Amino acid sequence: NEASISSSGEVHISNDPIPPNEELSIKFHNQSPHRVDLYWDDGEYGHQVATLEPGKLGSVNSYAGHSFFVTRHGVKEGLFADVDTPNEHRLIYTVSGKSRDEQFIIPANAAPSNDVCQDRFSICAQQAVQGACERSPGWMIVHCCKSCDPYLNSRELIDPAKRCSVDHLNTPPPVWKAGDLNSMFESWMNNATLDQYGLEVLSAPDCKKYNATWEKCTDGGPWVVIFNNFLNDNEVADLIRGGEIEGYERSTDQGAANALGEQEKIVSMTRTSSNAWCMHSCERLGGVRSATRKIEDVTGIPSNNYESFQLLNYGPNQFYRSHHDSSMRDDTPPGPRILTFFLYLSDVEEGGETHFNKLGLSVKPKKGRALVWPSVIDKDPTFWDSRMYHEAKDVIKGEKLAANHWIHLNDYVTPNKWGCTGSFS
Ligand SMILES: O=C(O)CCC(=O)C(=O)O
Ligand SMILES: [Fe+2]
Repeated sequence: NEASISSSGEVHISNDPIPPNEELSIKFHNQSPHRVDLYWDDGEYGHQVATLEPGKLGSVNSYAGHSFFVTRHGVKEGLFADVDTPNEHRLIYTVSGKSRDEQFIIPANAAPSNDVCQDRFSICAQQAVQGACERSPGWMIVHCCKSCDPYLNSRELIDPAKRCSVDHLNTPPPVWKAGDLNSMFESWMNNATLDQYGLEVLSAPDCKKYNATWEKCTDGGPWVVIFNNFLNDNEVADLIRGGEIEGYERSTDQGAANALGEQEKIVSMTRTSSNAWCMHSCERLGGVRSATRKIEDVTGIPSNNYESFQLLNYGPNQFYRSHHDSSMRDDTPPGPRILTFFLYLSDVEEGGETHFNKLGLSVKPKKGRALVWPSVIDKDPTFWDSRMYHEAKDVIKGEKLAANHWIHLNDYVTPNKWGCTGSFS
């Protein structure tokens, strides 16, 4: 029932029922210690509608009969009430439609379940029946553990220590051993088939021997080479189109991992560009496939060791501050990124150079040009080359479009499929 106060000060109680199609403003009070994401349950994977800080009140517009669920912020781990008692239940809120100011409480004891093997979404059971557990085991084990258990033993494999073990993944040996990095670059030097790509050495361990064109090249330096005409117009166009199909989003960094091996995405302050990951329909574009095949031919490293193309878009004043593409040591199943194949998909009127901070070397964007450098050292390809810090200078005028193909020491595709790379996109 609705109460209203008229201008004369009388209180009227209305018995009119609320029409079922009336939009209602529903309040959620987050009394839990967690930062939570609020999802409208659309019967599939849910739509995130709000993020609520601990202690805060938020409101969403909704309709009678609609349901909502809450998860820990950034990961889709559902929250439950009374997790230490047998009464534990998933927090699901259904709009009653009986009041115009319905308020729901996310209680102080809301927490992820002690049993990590849960179905997070309404659609899990149906997806499992349709074969999704076998097709995308990593994602499904973590998000639809209950429904996948009969197919995949997901209750056990949800533990990343089991799911991501060497025994379970059973991937081929590393592509490089000591000395192979140098051998690859050296083999490029007298390979006539690479002439068509306009190979130019900027920095190398022996500047004279390899005709390095960078005037500050110093002997003993790392390899940095460019292929001035690596991509043709069709490959450039398909990579750009692929990025548009996937949709560019503001770049994020990866945060800490939870017990299931999921990492939260955090909006990056050191990287203001947008990016898109080339998956599914993007990966099927002819020009995208031929770009990958070219890189396989040139490097001799199979595309199973590559991350998906990451497409980059920088507008005026956007940048990516100094960073390394690898870490000092990387014990994850794919191993470190050993090589970056960086592709420029546009010219830039002013700014946007890739600058190697420690070397003092800048490379100008040019449509179709590839810039290639290793992130590890020749004598131990599991260890980073600390000289390879680099940044993307601010774009001053124009737009910069580019793409990364990061190449790992080990198979990347298999661990990624099993949810062993921190990414569950
Ligand atoms: O945009 C550039 O020039 C470099 C980008 C980069 O280093 C990266 O995406 O890791
Ligand atoms: Fe980088």
